[in-house]
Amino acid sequence: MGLKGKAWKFGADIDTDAIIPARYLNTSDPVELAKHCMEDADTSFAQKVQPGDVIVADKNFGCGSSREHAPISIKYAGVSCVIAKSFARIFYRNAFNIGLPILESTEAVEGIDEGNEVSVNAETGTITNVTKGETYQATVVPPFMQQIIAAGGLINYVAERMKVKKMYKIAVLPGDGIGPEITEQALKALKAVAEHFGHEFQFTEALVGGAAYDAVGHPLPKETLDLCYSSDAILLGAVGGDKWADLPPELTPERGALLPLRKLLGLYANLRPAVVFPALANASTLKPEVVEGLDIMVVRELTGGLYFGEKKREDLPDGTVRVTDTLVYTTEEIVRIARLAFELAAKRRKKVTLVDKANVLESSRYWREVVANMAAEYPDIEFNTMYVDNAAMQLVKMPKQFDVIVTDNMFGDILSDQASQLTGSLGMLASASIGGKIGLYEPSHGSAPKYAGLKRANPIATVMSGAMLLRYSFDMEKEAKAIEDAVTEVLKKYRTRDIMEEGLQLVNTDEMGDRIAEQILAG
Ligand SMILES: CC(C)[C@H](C(=O)O)[C@@H](O)C(=O)O
Ligand SMILES: [Mg+2]
Repeated sequence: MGLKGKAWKFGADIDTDAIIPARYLNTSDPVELAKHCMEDADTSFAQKVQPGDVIVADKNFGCGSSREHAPISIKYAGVSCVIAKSFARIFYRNAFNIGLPILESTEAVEGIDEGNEVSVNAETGTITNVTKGETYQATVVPPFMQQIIAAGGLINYVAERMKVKKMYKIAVLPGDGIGPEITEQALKALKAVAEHFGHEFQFTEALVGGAAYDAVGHPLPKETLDLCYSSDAILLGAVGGDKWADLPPELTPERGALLPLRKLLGLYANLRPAVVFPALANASTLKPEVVEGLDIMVVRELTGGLYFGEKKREDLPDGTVRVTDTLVYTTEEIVRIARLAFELAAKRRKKVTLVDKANVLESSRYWREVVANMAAEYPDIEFNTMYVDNAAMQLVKMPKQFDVIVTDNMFGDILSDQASQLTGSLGMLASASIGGKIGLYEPSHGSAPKYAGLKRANPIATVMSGAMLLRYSFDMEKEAKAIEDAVTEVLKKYRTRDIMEEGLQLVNTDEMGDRIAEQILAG
């Protein structure tokens, strides 16, 4: 902090009433207060003082009644520093509170004459009298108090400290199959973000899915659930595999871990953005002109419908079997997901398409009623409805007609996989499950057991889920963007097998993660 200017000398016992007369205390506007600074000690001081100038006073500066107005008027008058033989305690504290540098030095006060050019190093307490070529030493202010001054006062200091101190806790659940290797790449990206933007992320790993079943006999151990509850966000790789498919349903990775996790955390909204990166327009099996520039947000209801309704398997007397899955939705469940879809659309291209099967299903008829009613509240947003079979067709025929698609759990599961292919690969589709206190972020794809450990998998969906984590759980838009921009850049040169194109460099899972992290740090 370079403090430099002309010295203005004052005597002993300058009280706060001389610094800012009581008649001006009816305002707390710093600019107003500055106009009357030192008025009762030197009537024209406020007009003569120049930015950077220094007040040099004898002992007991700032005595009298306690008022923050006093240091504020000095600071806003442009005075860079006050040097005195001593300060009244309350003034001393108030000066730090509002960020006015002050130094105690008897030798400086005695050595400096009115009008001398003075420069001050507040850190070391060295005061230089440029006019006379002398230096003096002031009592050194403790570093933490200097930091308060540097921050511009106590309030800013505390706010900055809280920002710096905030440690974001991320639960990391790698899961099964390719889960661990793709999760590792997302962590590289998040660590690069932490380094680049000065954040503190604490990652804690836990078992989930088949890996947890193998280790402790349950796909969602209590320790894992506890970790999730005590974290700020969850990053999940993928769960499932043939190895565990024949376990009793409540012990399978899907029905024993993933679905309960979504339900218990209240994650009713699953956002799956299908975005075509410019470099990948050729990677889709559809013609480039059909998918170029595509940006669809599938909003899938995640904690209701067929997934969570009553299920039954009955052995009938004749030796055959009857199976039941129930599709249940309540008003509240539909309202909250629809609300979220409209709010999202308002920040995007302002179109919502409700996908349902209202020509057959009672639940769909009611979804239509509720969502159409809500659409009336959003006159700026274009709203249409579409049967799911037609939507499946339209998605490959003319996908750019969609902005936000809102739909139930089952249709959302199917359509989001389909939408992923427009982007070139299922390996590109990130997802955010939100709505509760703690968000869960995972790629939309599964655990691909046959590729496990081969380092062939595309980690981008998981990396991009990390970007969604920053955006939706931590409100870190520019950090999320940094990951997305890094992916955009890297895709111009490097490809995993699933999106490989001639002339580009084929990389494995790890290398893709490294290139993205490097790009974040370079960006
Ligand atoms: C693994 C499975 C239970 C899961 C789902 O159907 O929700 C997956 O397909 C998904 O889309 O996240
Ligand atoms: Mg799915």
